[in-house]
Amino acid sequence: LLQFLRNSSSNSSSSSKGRVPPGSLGVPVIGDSLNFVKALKRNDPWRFYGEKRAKYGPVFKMSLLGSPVVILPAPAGHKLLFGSEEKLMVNSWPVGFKRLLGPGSLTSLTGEDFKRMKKVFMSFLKPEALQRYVPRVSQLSLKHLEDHWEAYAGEEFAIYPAVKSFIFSVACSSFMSLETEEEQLELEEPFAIWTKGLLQLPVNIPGTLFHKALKRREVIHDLLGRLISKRRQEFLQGRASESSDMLSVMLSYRNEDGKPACTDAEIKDNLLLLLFAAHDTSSSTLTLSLKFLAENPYWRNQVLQENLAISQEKSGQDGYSLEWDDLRGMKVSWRVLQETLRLQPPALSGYREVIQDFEFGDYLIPKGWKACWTVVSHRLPEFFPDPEKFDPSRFEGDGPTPYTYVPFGGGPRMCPGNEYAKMVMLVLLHHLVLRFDWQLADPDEGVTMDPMPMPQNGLNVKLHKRT
Ligand code: HEM
Repeated sequence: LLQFLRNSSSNSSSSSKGRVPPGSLGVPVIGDSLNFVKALKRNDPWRFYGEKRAKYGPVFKMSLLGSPVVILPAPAGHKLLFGSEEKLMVNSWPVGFKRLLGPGSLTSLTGEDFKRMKKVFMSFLKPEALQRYVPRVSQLSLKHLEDHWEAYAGEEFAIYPAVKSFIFSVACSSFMSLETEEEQLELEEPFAIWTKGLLQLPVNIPGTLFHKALKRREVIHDLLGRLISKRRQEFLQGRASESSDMLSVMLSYRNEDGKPACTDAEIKDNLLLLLFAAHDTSSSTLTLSLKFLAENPYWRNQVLQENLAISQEKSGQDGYSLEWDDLRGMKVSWRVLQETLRLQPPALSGYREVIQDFEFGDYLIPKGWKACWTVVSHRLPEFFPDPEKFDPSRFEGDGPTPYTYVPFGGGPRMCPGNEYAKMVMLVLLHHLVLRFDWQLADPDEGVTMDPMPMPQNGLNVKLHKRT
């Protein structure tokens, strides 16, 4: 409370050197948190931020989750934040997230430990390594469409749950080679409850969702522990390759001194992190791109034509697997996904804890506060003319002004899974658009954020099989 009162007393909108940015910290502890959640529910964080910008200017403070937070504007504020990791600021996640993700998670690591773990991640997630997984994801997409979509041709069908289950099953397959539905289900139930705990107050008392989520974390760790032992056996018997999936990469990656780069506890924490980071983000973007395509027949046709051309190059035979090089031909499809990420980014901002006082423009940003980048710039007309319009052609040519388009963040903490997400989304979109056409069952269905954007009712469509 004392901290809050100290921060509130510097609540001035004066812009003389050494003053903290203007803004209001609201009611103690609660601050702006409730208003922000309300804005998310009505899919309008832009108005929430916009009102504050209009009142205080582009650099302002607010209070979220009990902390004063300074919003740094694009492009200069983003450039500073992305370039200051571990110099002026460090990555900062809410306490509940940290406990559920665990101390070995990439998000919790800093300094040399962060660099070591990032190398392990990138040896699986860099484009050169991802190439080999494209045919596998292509076959999984075909099977998913056959098993979960075909039966609904001519009927109403909810897209969001289907896409979510697809993304989960691709993650299970490519991160740890869990291929059967039975194996995936064993992980899916505890994972779903674990995810629900992330946005709860971190109160570990029996009966709370947070407590349940912590318990499920133990269940998931047990399961991952068994997978690790099994994979070690397979290595000994020469039945597993070092690059077959993320689990193999984590087990076999060595530091320069020849010692294993990851402990078992770190492997478990990071497989869980990957499942979480890959799941709702890609499901949200892929689903909402299908909504935008249903609303914009011109772009739907462009995407169809582009993918038809690729299919014809592959001799048009049904059941073919896409290869990495085929993805290069999906320029329009990628622009559609980029535009979806502009209008409905799954992550609205990234928080850093300020570890050293610094100045930004006329303001002092004090040590101990939080600073964050946001996607506010995605809907500013100075960077994106006619910002509310769905227009993938914005991404032709040089694309947006640097540091204004940030769906994956930036700097050393930029999303390491961006190429993986692009690959998985493009592959499913390719097979989907060639097999099905879809119309919105309810053209007025809105979008809500919980906290990631999703259609309010699962995106019900009338599904048609293409002949
Ligand atoms: C549309 C899909 C995705 C979007 C929009 C997205 C966006 C983001 C954003 C904004 C961050 C935080 C960056 C920051 O704090 O500055 C992040 C972090 C992260 N993402 Fe993604 N992500 C997506 C998919 C994925 C996938 C598929 C994976 C894994 C394969 C992944 C793995 C991670 C990890 C491990 C981090 C933490 C990085 C760190 O702390 O250094 N993401 N992502």
